[in-house]
Amino acid sequence: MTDWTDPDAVDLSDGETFDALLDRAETREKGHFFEFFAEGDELVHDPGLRLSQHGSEQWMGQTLNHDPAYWRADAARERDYEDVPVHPDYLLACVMGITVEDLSEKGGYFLGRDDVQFHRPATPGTLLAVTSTVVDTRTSSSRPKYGIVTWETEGRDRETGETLVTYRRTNMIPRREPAATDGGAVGEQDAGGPTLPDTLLSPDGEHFADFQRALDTAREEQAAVAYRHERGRTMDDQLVAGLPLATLNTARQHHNRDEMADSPSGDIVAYGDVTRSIALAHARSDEATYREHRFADERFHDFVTLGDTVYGFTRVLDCDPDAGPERAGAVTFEHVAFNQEQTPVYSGRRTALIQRDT
Ligand SMILES: C/C(=C\C(=O)O)C(=O)SCCNC(=O)CCNC(=O)[C@H](O)C(C)(C)COP(=O)(O)OP(=O)(O)OC[C@H]1O[C@@H](n2cnc3c(N)ncnc32)[C@H](O)[C@@H]1OP(=O)(O)O
Repeated sequence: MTDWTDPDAVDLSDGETFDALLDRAETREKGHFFEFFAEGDELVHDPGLRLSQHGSEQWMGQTLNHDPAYWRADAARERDYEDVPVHPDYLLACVMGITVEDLSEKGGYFLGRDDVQFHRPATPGTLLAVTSTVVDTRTSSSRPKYGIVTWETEGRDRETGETLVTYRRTNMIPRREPAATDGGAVGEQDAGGPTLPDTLLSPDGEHFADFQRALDTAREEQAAVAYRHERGRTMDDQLVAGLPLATLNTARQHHNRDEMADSPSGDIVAYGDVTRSIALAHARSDEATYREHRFADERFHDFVTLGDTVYGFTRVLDCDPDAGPERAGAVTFEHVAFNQEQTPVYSGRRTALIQRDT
């Protein structure tokens, strides 16, 4: 009788035997199918990542968020931070990265995020505690193999309990069993031509008054304040696989080319937070940012794969001189990330405090 505990009991050099072995072996699963999630469930995410200066600088460097307030004490003080904080995109990506194993590792796609709020800056060394609540689950009418789940997530400082960031996120999550639907049309576009303003204006400078002036002029002329950013960033392995793994994001979409070969994208895809951070970096490079305030209505419209180049487009929606401290006013933007074929891959509404002048 064969001793199946004997390492030599199976001839691994014989491909056919190994194939047959794999076919019969059960897969120890990671992550959860759609059916796991029920409205009201709370999930406490375990890994408890510690934010680091190195991680923040690596994120900033790779995504072109080259803002000295997040690495130099004098520049941080100049922006009224007591200590040099980590970059908010890195903080957000770390909070979300920790949740992936419990919420979305099974696959499917990050569809969007809403109500992103930064409650207080976080400094290197902060240990994160992250929890999520399931707020909605529904069947996807266009994709019977998937359901759509929305969670509310809160990232806290594990030691003080203070809330750092909160948001609501929606993903497509594979179902264990496909749902019975009519299989409706996928990705249908509305008919009809585009409606665009006659003129697109660009602010003259990077301060609050420049945005406000441009918006006032646009209102008088029925124009829009909308512009693109010159910089682009081609997605390499470091961005697509390296950065998500550095935030403990275990989504196979980012690092398992073998699994992704059969998926709609045919290859690994960039973590949405990396794509978004690059587009925001392009935008921030054309403004005197004081603080990040909030994000809303974030959407990921299409895949970003290795070799794609991410560019940015910005539309100014509103200026509020009364929000924020004396030295800054609030500007609400719509940012769009697009690829080399000019296909939008991300869009989101962002309110940031922009310095009045230096
Ligand atoms: C995995 C990960 C992180 C993590 O681990 O988490 C990541 O970083 S991954 C990288 C970032 N991500 C992407 O690369 C996805 C890019 N994207 C696409 O490639 C296309 O979007 C699509 C192929 C997914 C779908 O394409 P599409 O079928 O043409 O899209 P739509 O028909 O618009 O949406 C289909 C259904 O999602 C509903 N829906 C859409 N958006 C929202 C929203 N914001 N809130 C609530 N429901 C929404 C819609 O209501 C419809 O619902 P129904 O199925 O019921 O009709």
